[in-house]
Amino acid sequence: MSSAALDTDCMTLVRWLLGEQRKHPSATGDLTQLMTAILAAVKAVSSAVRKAGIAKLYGIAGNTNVTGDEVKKLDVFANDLFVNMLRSSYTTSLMVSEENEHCIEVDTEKQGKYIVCFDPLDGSSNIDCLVSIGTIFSVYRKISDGNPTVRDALQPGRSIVAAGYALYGSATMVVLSVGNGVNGFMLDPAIGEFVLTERNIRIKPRGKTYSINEGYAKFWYDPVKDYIESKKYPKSGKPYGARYIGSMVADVHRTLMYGGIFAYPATKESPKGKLRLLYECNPMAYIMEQAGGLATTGTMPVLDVVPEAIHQRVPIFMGSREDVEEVIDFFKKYESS
Ligand SMILES: O=P(O)(O)OC[C@H]1O[C@](O)(COP(=O)(O)O)[C@@H](O)[C@@H]1O
Ligand SMILES: [Mg+2]
Ligand SMILES: [Mg+2]
Ligand SMILES: [Mg+2]
Repeated sequence: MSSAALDTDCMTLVRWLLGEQRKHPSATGDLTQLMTAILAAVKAVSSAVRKAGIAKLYGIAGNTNVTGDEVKKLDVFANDLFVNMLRSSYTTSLMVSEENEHCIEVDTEKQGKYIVCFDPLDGSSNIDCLVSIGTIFSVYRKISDGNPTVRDALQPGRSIVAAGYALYGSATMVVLSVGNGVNGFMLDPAIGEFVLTERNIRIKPRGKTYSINEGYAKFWYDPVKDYIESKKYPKSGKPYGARYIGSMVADVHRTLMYGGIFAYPATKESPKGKLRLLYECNPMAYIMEQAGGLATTGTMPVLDVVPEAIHQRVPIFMGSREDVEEVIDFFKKYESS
């Protein structure tokens, strides 16, 4: 190997965050500290996913969570990691996790100024067949005085301070935004560091792919039915291709990198959709908007939804700006007819 292949000045995620911190003279470094905790958990999950010994983490834990999902062993492992790392980071007061029915309050002496919402392991149904899975997180500022309350967790996505996801795919990558664009950091397993590889990610204004669970077409409402029909049988030009992995992180990451649209709509069976606002839709919508794309419920931007419950679900359509605008037009057409 030539020495030119070895970067002696690589931009690690923590180095990058320290640079961002410097741009805000009043910054305390707490966000960098919080991210360090998240990255430790991501590395541990990534290692568990890659290890042959993962067999021990295959299968179900034996219970269902508050939104009715069958909990897998890896869900529990990842959740414990994120809760423990954040709890001991001295940066967080309150956490919301898919796997915990109620908000998790950090012991008073360890509390910090942030609130973190997360889906510790996304794509649970794909664990045992080795298809890509992920982690999703968002960070808010605590808004109440004194002890944190659920009100701190029920902030709209517009108030997000930082959000991102980890994708445990053919490689492990963290995609992150702290409010000024989106960057991607690949885990270099040789040095155990996340290295900046995708600088200032921008989504194409229009794509050629739609991503939706078409098995539920029978239960779709008319705007969704008509929109997908228009992609499959366009009046002019080529039909869109279809891609659906069934792990939100993987489907959204592909949409971000290649363009197009990802959707989990409301259906007659699940009138609010499936994906959960606080720890699935909002962080992903934030990343999409920061990359120049859009995320809508069909009738309003996802980030403007005011949450009423921590495990609330919302319908979501996200991706390339022009593709999402088209969906919004289909909804408007039905609204006015
Ligand atoms: O099987 P469906 O109904 O298409 O649902 C797929 C969706 O469910 C999820 O797996 C739910 O996430 P969890 O695995 O975190 O519960 C998403 O990742 C994915 O987009
Ligand atoms: Mg689940
Ligand atoms: Mg999920
Ligand atoms: Mg999950």
